[in-house]
This record gives sequence, C-alpha cells and structure tokens, in this order.
Amino acid sequence: MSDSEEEECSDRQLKFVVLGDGTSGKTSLATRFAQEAFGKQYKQTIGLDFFLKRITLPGNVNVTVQVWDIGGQTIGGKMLDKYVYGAQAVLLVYDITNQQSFENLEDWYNVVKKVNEESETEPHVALVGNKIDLEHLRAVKVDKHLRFCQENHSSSHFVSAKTGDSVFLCFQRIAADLLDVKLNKAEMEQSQSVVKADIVNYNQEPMTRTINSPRSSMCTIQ
Ligand SMILES: Nc1nc2c(ncn2[C@@H]2O[C@H](COP(=O)(O)OP(=O)(O)OP(=O)(O)O)[C@@H](O)[C@H]2O)c(=O)[nH]1
Repeated sequence: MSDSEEEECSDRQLKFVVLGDGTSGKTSLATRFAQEAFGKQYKQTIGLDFFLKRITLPGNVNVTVQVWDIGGQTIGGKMLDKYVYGAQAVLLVYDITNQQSFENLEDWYNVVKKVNEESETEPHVALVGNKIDLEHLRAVKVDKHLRFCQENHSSSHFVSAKTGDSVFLCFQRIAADLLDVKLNKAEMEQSQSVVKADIVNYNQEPMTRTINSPRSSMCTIQ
C-alpha cells in the first residue's frame, strides 16, 4: 500500500479540550460521549483525564476524537497552557443552574486566547450549557448564552450528560465543522438520542460498572 493510500485509510485525529469550572460536568460529558455511561457520584478530576472515541461522519469519514478532560482546579496552574496547546476544538462547559460557572468561562477562554496568540490557526470554540435536565433550575438565561456565542464566534450547544440529550450531536457537529463535512437534518436528529435515566435499586451494589466499548479508551494523568 502506498503512503497516500495508507493515509487515506487511517483515521483523522482531533484533539478536543474540555474546559470549565469544577462540577460543571466535564467528566460526565466526556464519559457520556466516549463510554455512553454516567455516574451520579462526583469525583473531582485531578490534573486531567483522557478519552478516545472513534466516530464515523457522513461520507464514511472516520475520526478519532481525543477528549482532554481538564480538572476545574487547574485554572491558574502551570500545566493548563500545555494541555490546551494544539487543540483543534475547545469546549467551554458551564452548568446552566450555576451562574458563576458561566461567568468564569471568561477566565478559561482567556487561557485559550493566550495559548493561541501566536498560532496561525484558531481552534473551534464551542459554548456548552450542561445539565439541561435541570431546566427548572436554570440560572443562566439563553440570551446570555447566545450573546457569548455571537461575540466570540463560537458554536452553541445545550446538553445533558445525565440523560445523554444532544451530547453525541455536540461532538459530532464540532468534528463535522472542523473537517468540513456537512450534516443533514436527519443525521442531526438521529444523533439527538435521549438516554433514559437509570432506575436505581438501592438494595444492590452501587453501579460502578465500566462499559468497555472496544471503540473507546481512557486513562488518567495526574
Ligand atoms: N443533573 C445533572 N447532573 C450532572 C450532569 N452532568 C454532571 N452532573 C453531576 O454534576 C457533578 C459534577 O460532574 P463532573 O462531571 O464530575 O464535573 P467536572 O466538571 O468534571 O468537575 P471537576 O472534575 O471538578 O472539574 C456530578 O455529581 C455529576 O453527576 C447533568 O447533565 N445533569
């Protein structure tokens, strides 16, 4: 097989960095996307977690998405610039029930801007409002969210890592945009699948099961 043929067959790799305050749901989002799982228990990310997921975009375009899930406490730390460096996409995640998590995105975004100051290509910036299953507790107005997107030329996403609502669509839309793949309406609707919440039986062992998908993997760097 020639080099160019080999290149065509091999997957495109995209680096997605997920930023935002602690407890906004970054790990949950990454886990929902890469492993189709959700854990109710909060476990703080120290440093970063790393996930890989292979997806196929329309036209049989295979993409391996690297998801760099950055701990909320890394803001102001020495390593953050290094984690953000070279990202093709940055997901700025906030919790729609937590006003402060939205306000603080400015600090996260400033890090992204600083890292890319000298770079020729800008990453795709996506604003992600998480926890839409808690719409009744919404503290951040949709208008504010949309204004941020307009002012910063970012794409706009509302998701629930808990139910799975629009999570795959969010990652798929960003990857498609980066690779210039057009998604039609049917493809967008298809990936909107809502995953029903678990029924928990408290008499049984807590659910610590890991779903081992052959198409995804994860490791933790501390
Ligand atoms: N209701 C609801 N809860 C969520 C959702 N996403 C995450 N959570 C919960 O919010 C808490 C924090 O979620 P994490 O994914 O650990 O948050 P994080 O942003 O990774 O936090 P750090 O590791 O501190 O940066 C956990 O208890 C999750 O179960 C969601 O979509 N809906």
